[in-house]
Amino acid sequence: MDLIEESKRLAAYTAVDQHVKPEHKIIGVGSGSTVPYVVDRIFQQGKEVNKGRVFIPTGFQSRQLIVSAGLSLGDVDEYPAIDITIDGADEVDHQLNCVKGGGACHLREKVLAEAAHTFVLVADYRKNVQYLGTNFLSGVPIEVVPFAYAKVLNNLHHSLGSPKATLRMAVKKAGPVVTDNGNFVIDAPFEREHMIDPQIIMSKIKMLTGVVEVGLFCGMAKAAYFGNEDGTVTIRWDDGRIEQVAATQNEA
Ligand SMILES: O=C(CO)[C@H](O)[C@H](O)COP(=O)(O)O
Repeated sequence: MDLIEESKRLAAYTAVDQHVKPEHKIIGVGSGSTVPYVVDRIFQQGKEVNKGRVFIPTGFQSRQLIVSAGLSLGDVDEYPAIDITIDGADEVDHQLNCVKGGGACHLREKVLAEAAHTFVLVADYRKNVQYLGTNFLSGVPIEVVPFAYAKVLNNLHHSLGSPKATLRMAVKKAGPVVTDNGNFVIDAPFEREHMIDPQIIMSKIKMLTGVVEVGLFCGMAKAAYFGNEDGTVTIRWDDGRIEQVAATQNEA
């Protein structure tokens, strides 16, 4: 396994070990390439503990992960109060604000984060930054209803200070990316000044008619786990504490 994959695994395993307890019955499962390790580790907790649990996916990919692990699937309309949601992130700042939506799942991801008693992020070391927009340069993902995309782009270019905002295009299909909810995604890069307190720009974007959800999650996470190249895990907590967990505590 290469260093980045290994650091994703370490972050996910440590977060599950510290947060997913036998008494947790309703569990939200995020999206992306780090989350399969979350599902692996939960699966390793054994049949007995998983028997009474229901897992809520944030999209098609996590639904498949839950089903292929043989875990029970539910949805947030049946289970609006989730014990814990664990999800990946595209970038996380020093105050645990994060950018999400690199995989275009941020609407369901935010619903499951907000529905959860505890929301925890897992990522590799590249995502651990002081300010959002440091390494993840494509911008803030914004889900929009299709017929409003040009109007929202216009607002972003001329009123909200993102002149390079673009509609996200599909790779192996002609035309735009279509989300699991049938919407489009705009990626809107912002200057550093907007990322110092991202809640402000998040609220302004969300107020634009036609916007369904913004991929800025501000003040939502309890903790963020970052796997490091040296085999340690850095844990940032919502009260500002930073812990470093030694490699030996992370064995599978
Ligand atoms: O927000 C997301 C999808 O919408 C993902 O959680 C985010 O893109 C992180 O993915 P990865 O673990 O592959 O880096």
